[in-house]
Amino acid sequence: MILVIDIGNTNIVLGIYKGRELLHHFRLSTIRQSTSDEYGVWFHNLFHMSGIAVSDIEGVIMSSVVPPMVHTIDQMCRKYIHKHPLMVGPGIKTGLNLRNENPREVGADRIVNAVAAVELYKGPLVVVDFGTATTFDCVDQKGDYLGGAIVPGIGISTEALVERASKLPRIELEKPKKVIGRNTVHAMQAGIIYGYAGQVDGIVKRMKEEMRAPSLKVVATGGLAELIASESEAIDEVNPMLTLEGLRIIYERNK
Ligand SMILES: Nc1ncnc2c1ncn2[C@@H]1O[C@H](COP(=O)(O)OP(=O)(O)O)[C@@H](O)[C@H]1O
Ligand SMILES: CC(C)(COP(=O)(O)O)[C@@H](O)C(=O)NCCC(=O)O
Ligand SMILES: [K+]
Repeated sequence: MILVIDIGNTNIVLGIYKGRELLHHFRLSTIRQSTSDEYGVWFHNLFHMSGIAVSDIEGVIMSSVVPPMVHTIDQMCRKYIHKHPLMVGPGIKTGLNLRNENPREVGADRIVNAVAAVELYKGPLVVVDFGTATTFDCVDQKGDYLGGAIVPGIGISTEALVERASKLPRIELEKPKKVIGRNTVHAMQAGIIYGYAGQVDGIVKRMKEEMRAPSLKVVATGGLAELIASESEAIDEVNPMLTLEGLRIIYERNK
């Protein structure tokens, strides 16, 4: 079995694969102040509750876009899983040809998503990852990574709105029945949900034109993907485990 770890700015998502089968996946908060021992306790408890013995883990691969977390999780893996994680970054074999200006600056999660998407769907395609940021990543028909767009994520945008507008309440990110909100909460929900759906459709439309690929595949992932996908005309498929899948694939390519 292998352990794959996706460290995002809001959540750390981990998966346990046996071959190609994802046996378990868990979601933890990204807490920059937490120590290796605290994460060790959480990982250990999750494994124990899932009947996974640490000795079952033959290897670990990790992608991170939160530099302060790398040491914490790396130390946790060495101390509690007795494995030194493979880090997704410059020098690792991804199988993806990066054609953006500075390959070293692209977030590891964006590369990992693109690796999985190419493996599953071939190019041309766009991956939309709804996380702390919403990222759009473009792969051409040859399967080369071109780059994309980065947008403030749904969660942080909503938080910023509530924080800065005195009379606006905290809301559930739920789809309202109508786009014309007849009260403050519904007006906020309509603006956020339909606004993001429109944003996705608008950005993807432009990417299709720029790539001259009108029928490219659009795959959504990330914690908030389901919320928007049903209202977005552009999104063809939601694959919540895309990032974990990409980590498994990259691990296999570096064994
Ligand atoms: N299964 C889920 N159901 C509802 N919300 C989720 C789920 N998974 C994640 N989220 C929400 O998605 C956001 C984190 O998504 P994620 O893609 O993990 O972000 P990041 O990679 O930036 O850490 C958080 O706001 C989290 O509450
Ligand atoms: C854009 C991101 C913050 C998204 O991270 P996430 O929302 O998954 O936490 C991350 O991919 C990142 O830090 N990228 C580095 C800059 C770049 O990709 O160009
Ligand atoms: K992510």
